[in-house]
Amino acid sequence: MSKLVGLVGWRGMVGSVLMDRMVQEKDFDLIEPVFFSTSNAGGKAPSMAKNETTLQDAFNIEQLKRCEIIITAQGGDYTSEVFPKLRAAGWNGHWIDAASTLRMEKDAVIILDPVNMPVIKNALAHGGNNWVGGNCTVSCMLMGVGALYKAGLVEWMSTQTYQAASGGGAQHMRELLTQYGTLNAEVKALLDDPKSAILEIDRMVVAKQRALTASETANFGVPLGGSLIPWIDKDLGNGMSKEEWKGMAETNKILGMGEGFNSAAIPVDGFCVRVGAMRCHSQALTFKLKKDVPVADLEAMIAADNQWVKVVPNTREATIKDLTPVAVTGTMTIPVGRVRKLAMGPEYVGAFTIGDQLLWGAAEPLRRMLRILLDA
Ligand SMILES: NC(=O)C1=CN([C@@H]2O[C@H](COP(=O)(O)OP(=O)(O)OC[C@H]3O[C@@H](n4cnc5c(N)ncnc54)[C@H](OP(=O)(O)O)[C@@H]3O)[C@@H](O)[C@H]2O)C=CC1
Ligand SMILES: N[C@@H](CC(=O)OP(=O)(O)O)C(=O)O
Repeated sequence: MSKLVGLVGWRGMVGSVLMDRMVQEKDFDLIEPVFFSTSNAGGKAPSMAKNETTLQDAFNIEQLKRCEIIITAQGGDYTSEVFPKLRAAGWNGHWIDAASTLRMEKDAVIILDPVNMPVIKNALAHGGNNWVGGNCTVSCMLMGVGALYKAGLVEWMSTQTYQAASGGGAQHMRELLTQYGTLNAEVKALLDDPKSAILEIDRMVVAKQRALTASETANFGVPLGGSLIPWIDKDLGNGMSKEEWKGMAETNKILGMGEGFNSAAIPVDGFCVRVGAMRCHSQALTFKLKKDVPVADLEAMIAADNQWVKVVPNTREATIKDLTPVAVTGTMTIPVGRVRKLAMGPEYVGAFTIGDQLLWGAAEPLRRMLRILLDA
């Protein structure tokens, strides 16, 4: 008989991407889904439902306890409220979560199986049942250049990210587009006139950006359209943003090197920046390798690592065609390009990579963990 799998958060942005992928990969053929809701218990479940066609209350512990596996993309507040109660009620099923809440808990594994299948298998063998998706930036980075870590080549890595609006959620994407529209409208007449002065257009745009109202910047706090914001997530009070902290902590945890700040940990640090892209996170990487390895060998290792990574030749033509958020959005491909030796010395290597932060960055590792459990 198919396993009863509870789905929470399925109609949100991450949840919708997850549902699409589960349909594409025919995951629903293998499970008996139970759809939960925090707002519409008793309503009609979506079309993927089989026998359980009514939405269950996502706060009802007895209903949740029926499931052998629960996948949630409902968010951290939901996890904080429900997960401890569920475990306290004696439920020992598998909890697969998109939220960061449990990520650094000792008994939780950060799931990214093309990179850390041995870590997942080891936890499974030892009774592990808490599986948490990684930070989108970290997951997309490791899908791209995980090969260099697996080969033990990385002494340290520095990241400079260019993170899309979607990382903040659906409202952030809307706000970005609204700001672009407002700025365009402000100078439309001048744009339509080829003889108008560009510096006058520029002056009007920046004046409008500075005059955006609180409601026009409610989500990001400041204008993002035509600008950028070099701070993502909380202020840790030590000069570091929480998003930057995750780079080292999660990379090392995913790779099975403990909680990420022990003596064996590989240093990963840099700056995380929000830019006006929609749903792809991009990042420029600087590696200090443990030894001098030719670029062609590095590219070959990266290309052979998994079926989704794609090495983009380090030429202008290939880069502007294949190494942009526009090219990558909605695809499972993780392009890695601009691989070249840097002026600091032969062990210093640069690379640039991009990933759809709602696919590999959020939804995909969850459904793949479901498959691992179903196959176990
Ligand atoms: N956004 C991101 O980039 C990432 C997010 N995550 C995690 O996933 C969680 C969910 O994120 P995200 O999907 O962006 O959140 P959403 O706000 O899109 O969805 C969360 C929940 O909000 C409820 N909801 C209320 N109104 C609507 C509406 N109009 N349309 C759809 N859902 C609505 C739904 O719950 P209900 O059906 O019960 O009412 C839904 O499950 C985050 O909190 C985070 O923990 C993880 C990685 C990346
Ligand atoms: N913080 C990420 C999105 C996200 O949800 O990250 P996390 O899963 O680590 O909380 C961003 O804003 O781009």
